[in-house]
Amino acid sequence: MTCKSFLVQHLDEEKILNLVSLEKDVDGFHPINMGNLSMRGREPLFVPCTPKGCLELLLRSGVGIVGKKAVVIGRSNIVGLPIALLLQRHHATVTTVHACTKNPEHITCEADIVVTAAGVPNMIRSSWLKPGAVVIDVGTCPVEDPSAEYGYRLVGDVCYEEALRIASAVTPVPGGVGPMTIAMLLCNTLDSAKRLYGFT
Ligand SMILES: NC(=O)C1=CN([C@@H]2O[C@H](COP(=O)(O)OP(=O)(O)OC[C@H]3O[C@@H](n4cnc5c(N)ncnc54)[C@H](OP(=O)(O)O)[C@@H]3O)[C@@H](O)[C@H]2O)C=CC1
Ligand SMILES: Nc1nc(=O)c2c([nH]1)NC[C@@H]1CN(c3ccc(C(=O)N[C@@H](CCC(=O)O)C(=O)O)cc3)C=[N+]21
Repeated sequence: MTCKSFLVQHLDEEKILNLVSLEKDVDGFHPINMGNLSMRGREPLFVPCTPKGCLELLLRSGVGIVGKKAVVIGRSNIVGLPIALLLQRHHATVTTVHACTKNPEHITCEADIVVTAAGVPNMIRSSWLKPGAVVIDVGTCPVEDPSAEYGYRLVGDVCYEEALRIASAVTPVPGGVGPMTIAMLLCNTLDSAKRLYGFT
């Protein structure tokens, strides 16, 4: 689907990304698109698909972002970092939690909006959440399950049953951010074609 997922090991991701034409960078991973996303007053040609999908979920669900405390768990180039930048663009006060963060639970439980992309199954328990928080679970980890069709099932970063009791909204895994990512990839691809043929 994207550069990273298709690249075989001997290819250098940095070199490949630099070669992608900006107008066709539907992943939004080119350093110029990322730079424009991070700078005030500039607009990237494309916003990365998963972060864009998370934002779309918030906006379409009527979740206010301006002035809210948001915690993003994870800081990868493809998910955590661009999500934090996007939320900041929408005027949230953003804190990033990563693998070296001390007492992540204490930080996360103050957030109005939690977006988690760590890839650690069931890490976010109810004690990590403020009552009424909105929780977007990006994590998708395959865990062994002999009773499942393919011998594994997908699990998010959030302990879904616990979060349901305390949060005001939680995205499920599967059936949450994953399908939004694919929809946003199609959206970016259509935008790219429209721009190419002068339809915008
Ligand atoms: N649903 C979807 O559309 C998508 C889902 N994903 C899923 O999202 C998850 C993250 O993906 P990706 O960003 O590529 O993964 P990476 O492994 O590149 O990044 C994981 C991030 O989480 C942080 N992290 C890891 N463990 C902990 C922990 N115990 N506490 C706090 N932070 C932690 C890491 O911190 P540090 O930087 O310090 O190492 C890192 O920044 C995966 O499960 C992936 O499958 C990804 C893309 C799309
Ligand atoms: N450069 C790059 N770009 C990516 O977009 C990227 C990546 N690297 N590395 C891996 C992750 C993972 N990822 C997913 C996308 C959709 C679903 C998805 O649609 N999941 C379905 C379930 C699918 C199933 O059941 O198998 C769902 O959550 O409902 C999941 C995971 C994109 N990634």
